[in-house]
Amino acid sequence: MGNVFLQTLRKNSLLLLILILAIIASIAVSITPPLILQYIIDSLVSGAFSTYPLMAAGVLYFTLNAGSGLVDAFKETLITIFGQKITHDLRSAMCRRLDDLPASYFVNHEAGAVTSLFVNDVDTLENLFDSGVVSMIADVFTIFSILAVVFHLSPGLGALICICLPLLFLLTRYFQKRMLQAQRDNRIAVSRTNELIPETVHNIRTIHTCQQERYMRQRYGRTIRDSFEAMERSNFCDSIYSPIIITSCTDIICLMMSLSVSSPSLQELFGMTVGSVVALIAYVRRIFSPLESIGMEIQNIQSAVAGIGRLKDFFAEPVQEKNGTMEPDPAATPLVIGDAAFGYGKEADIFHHFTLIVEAGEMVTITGRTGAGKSTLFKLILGLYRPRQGQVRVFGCDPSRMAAPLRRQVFGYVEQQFHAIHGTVADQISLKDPRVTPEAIEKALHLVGLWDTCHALPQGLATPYKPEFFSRGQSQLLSIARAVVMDPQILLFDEITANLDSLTESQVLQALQAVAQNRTVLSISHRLYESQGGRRIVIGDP
Ligand SMILES: Nc1ncnc2c1ncn2[C@@H]1O[C@H](COP(=O)(O)OP(=O)(O)OP(=O)(O)O)[C@@H](O)[C@H]1O
Repeated sequence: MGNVFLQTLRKNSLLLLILILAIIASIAVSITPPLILQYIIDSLVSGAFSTYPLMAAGVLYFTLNAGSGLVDAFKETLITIFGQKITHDLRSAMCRRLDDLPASYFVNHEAGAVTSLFVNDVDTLENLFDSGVVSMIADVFTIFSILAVVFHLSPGLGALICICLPLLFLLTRYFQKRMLQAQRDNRIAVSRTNELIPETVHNIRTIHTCQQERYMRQRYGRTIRDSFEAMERSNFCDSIYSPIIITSCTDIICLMMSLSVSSPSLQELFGMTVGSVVALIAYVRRIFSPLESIGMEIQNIQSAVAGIGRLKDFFAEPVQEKNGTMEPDPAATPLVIGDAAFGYGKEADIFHHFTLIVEAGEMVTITGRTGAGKSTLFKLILGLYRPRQGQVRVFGCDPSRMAAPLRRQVFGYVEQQFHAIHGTVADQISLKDPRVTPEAIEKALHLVGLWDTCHALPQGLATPYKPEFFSRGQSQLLSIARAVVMDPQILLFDEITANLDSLTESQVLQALQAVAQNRTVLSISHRLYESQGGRRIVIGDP
């Protein structure tokens, strides 16, 4: 992950340089106007001034004030662009990594967790950059620059601010933490209410039948009350924080003024002139804004740390051999499973001592109770997982180490449901593999009996795919066409008729018989009485 970050910095070094200059310019532009104001006021009060320099100072004062907004906007734009470049590069690197991860990674990581890694954790990293580290550096520099100027104008006020600043920072953090906690509680309460609504609508008949309206009302009442109380806490902190800061700011200025008029030595320490008082008041006000931002930036950095940890773990995951090197031997037995055992992650074995030899051209139906491991067995045959014990050989070769380009020529795999990809109808069959010719697609469609349906579409096979073009049974036929288009030796059918009515089922079975000619076919059926012909093997306890 560090590499991705460094590469992005290297690639965008010019942008980074401009960003640093923009930050320096933004600090300079925000610090200078009070000094100019001091010069103007002191010149006017003393009466010893020449018109042109004073007018020039006035113009400069207004220009800097107007320019400060522009420089800030420019700086923020650069920070956002830089943050997005980092997230773009990071997400691209994550996609490449995801491609290389073995199937076993997805056993322990659910789809939701992986999605959250790509969306939320990368977003927090972007936040870390644009509303965390960079802004924090800029704010710290702003505070130190203001302090330096204040010390120069009034050492006494500088010391006063140095004493008050840590206290005010702690106070700011206290309020921010309380507000964030309240907002978090509110989000939880709102999401609970949001979950309750569809649940209530879904179960409305049961609620009425069982007369549970009072119970449901109480549940709603609880979540709504939680949300209200959390918002009250948040509003209270919000309303009390600003007056405290404004009062503190006024108190500091008051103290400074009172001390400076109380004795001549203190007046020297506080360095009072009319102009400097105006400038110092402006500085005291300006110092609170970065102080408040630093509190939020610390919060962003804290929440990004957990996300960074998860992203680091993701990049540390071992990848699988991208391109296996083993080549199947056409003369060897298509499938040999010898005394195999397998279980997911740290779970117990799903099956063990499983042995199966399938000869060329044979048709085998795998049956067994639900959860016996039929689909899992297919994943072992496809080389997505390795057995814990024993061996799986496909044409004499370990399928998990089979050369990737050969896979579609060896296996055709049809799952219970059709998984579409973005693209045309032809792409659904070729999977955008340039080796698949238009003739092969036409042949596969003829074989499964979908040719007429596909050619009746507005642009034929070039029509952009939409799920509504095909019925469920036709989608399964499309799956079969996808599986056979590269003329594989072994076909694996995983309960492909599971969700179909009997008429469509017979259509699909007909297509299955057609494509099974001269091929080795393994098909799963959890209905023990059912068999597509050939040998029947039971996995697990019958
Ligand atoms: N990715 C996974 N991670 C963890 N456990 C899994 C995973 N996939 C399947 N299992 C578990 O492995 C066992 C076997 O699942 P599998 O889908 O292979 O059974 P099956 O015989 O095909 O079942 P069915 O007939 O219901 O489709 C089940 O207990 C299931 O919960």
